Amino acid sequence: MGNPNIQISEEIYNEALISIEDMCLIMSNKLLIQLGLTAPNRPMHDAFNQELHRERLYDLNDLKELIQTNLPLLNEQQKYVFETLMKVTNDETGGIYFLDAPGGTGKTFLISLILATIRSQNKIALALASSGIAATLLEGGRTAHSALKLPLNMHSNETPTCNVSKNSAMAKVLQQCKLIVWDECTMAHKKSLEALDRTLKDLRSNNNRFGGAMILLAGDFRQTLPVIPRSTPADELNACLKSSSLWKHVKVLHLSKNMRVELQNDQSGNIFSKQLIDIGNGKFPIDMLTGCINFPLSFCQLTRSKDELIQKVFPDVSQNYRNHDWLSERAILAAKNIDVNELNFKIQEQITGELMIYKSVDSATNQDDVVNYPPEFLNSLDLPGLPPHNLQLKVGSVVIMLRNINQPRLCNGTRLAIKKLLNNVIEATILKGKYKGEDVLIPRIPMIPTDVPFEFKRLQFPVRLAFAMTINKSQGQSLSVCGINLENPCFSHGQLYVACSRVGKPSDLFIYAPGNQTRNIVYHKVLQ
Ligand SMILES: Nc1ncnc2c1ncn2[C@@H]1O[C@H](COP(=O)(O)OP(=O)(O)OP(=O)(O)O)[C@@H](O)[C@H]1O
Repeated sequence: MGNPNIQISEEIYNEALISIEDMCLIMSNKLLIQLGLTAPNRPMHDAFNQELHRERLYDLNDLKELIQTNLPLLNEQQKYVFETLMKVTNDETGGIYFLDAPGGTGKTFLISLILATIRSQNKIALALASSGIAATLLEGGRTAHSALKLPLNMHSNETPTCNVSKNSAMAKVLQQCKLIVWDECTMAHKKSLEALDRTLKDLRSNNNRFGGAMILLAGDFRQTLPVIPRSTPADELNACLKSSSLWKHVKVLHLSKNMRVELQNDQSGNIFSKQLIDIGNGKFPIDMLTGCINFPLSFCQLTRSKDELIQKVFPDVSQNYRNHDWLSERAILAAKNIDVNELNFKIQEQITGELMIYKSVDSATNQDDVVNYPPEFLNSLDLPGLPPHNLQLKVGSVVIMLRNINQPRLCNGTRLAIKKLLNNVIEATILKGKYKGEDVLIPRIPMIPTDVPFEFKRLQFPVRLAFAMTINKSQGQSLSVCGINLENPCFSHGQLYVACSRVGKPSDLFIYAPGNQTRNIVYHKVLQ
């Protein structure tokens, strides 16, 4: 594409259209013709069969090599889980399992091995995850929402189903797959699992649970639960998987040996991982007077101010920001957007270079609403998961993607460093993961938030500054240096545990908490 002398033949033009259409199918399950664009020349059947083809595309030699290397490494617990799950998968009796695995116990390691073993037998194993970041950690992983076409308004729909029609390619995948893995399932709304159950029964013409398919859920209930806008703890508990009528059929398997610590052979890591589990289980001693926990000195490095926190996590940022390895390994977390925005603003200020301002175009989607919600009002809304109306960026700044625009490369949660700020496109370099170092172009896209009582559209680059990010957004990201600003304390189950467990040892964790105290919210009911 970089060659200006290339002769665009009809064949190349058609190939380009096919590539663009393949991307549209991944992003929106729509053909170019359905989007009002020129269609490539290929049989329709061929286009939709990509889904099935994609699930069979794995290189057998790579799979066998992974199995040969990793299978002998399994510890006793991992081996038991592996053998149990492989047996039920091979017996094809179906069932629903939950792999209860705190961070570092080898959940990803084990699931990757299970996926590879099934795929190496030329069978289909579908890898889903509740978040974009978790999806990128599994080979062939994708978000449950996009793969299953789950409805967006899950909480207001009594009996949702997946928008997968019986003759679509995804239906074929769901009919034929031997195993469906759903990672970070604790973040999923119970209704999404119920939707999968209904859809599988229908697609597989089988009235057994999940249409007789084998389902493996994985996650850690100490982490955050599904986010329900303006909710109470009771709403969160009610939305979580454990409240589903399907949960009583779940068989639980455990991993508890922290392999990350085991491999490092570092005593401080060992104590740290025990302290983390205590925070996650709500067992950290609470000060009876304040209802808060105090951080012991052995747990983290406490700072006296927010500026000191910035200084510790991003030392000499005005020089170091050019080093992407340095930048990718650090972030400051906070519970609320207001704290995150302030930190981002302060850190970006320290970077030299011109500030580019991108204003979004906001409009009500329903004609009747246009008079009630003028653009100025829509511009003033700063909603989680939506980029700001007034997006201010500099070259070198860190941003986070807010939408899956090209999975697995560019998904909700991918962190990038800005390379070029042009009027209609942003060029940025991926900071972490398999595609680290790749340059990508980010366009403006229309985004419709789901948690406002009326519908409006914001046309903006789907990014936010991310030197600092919210704790909920950080779930699934691992860091080498992590700061936590607890000026506004955590307000929901699991947030403190998620924030502290981004790193593996106390020397990498910096915390600013007024009075060195904070609230640790744990819903014990969800851990029973
Ligand atoms: N049996 C094993 N032998 C060798 N290395 C292992 C084994 N199990 C896990 N590991 C390694 O331990 C580290 C942690 O494992 P993994 O990332 O799978 O944990 P996890 O439970 O998914 O953690 P998190 O949820 O924090 O990402 C990885 O580097 C992984 O390769």
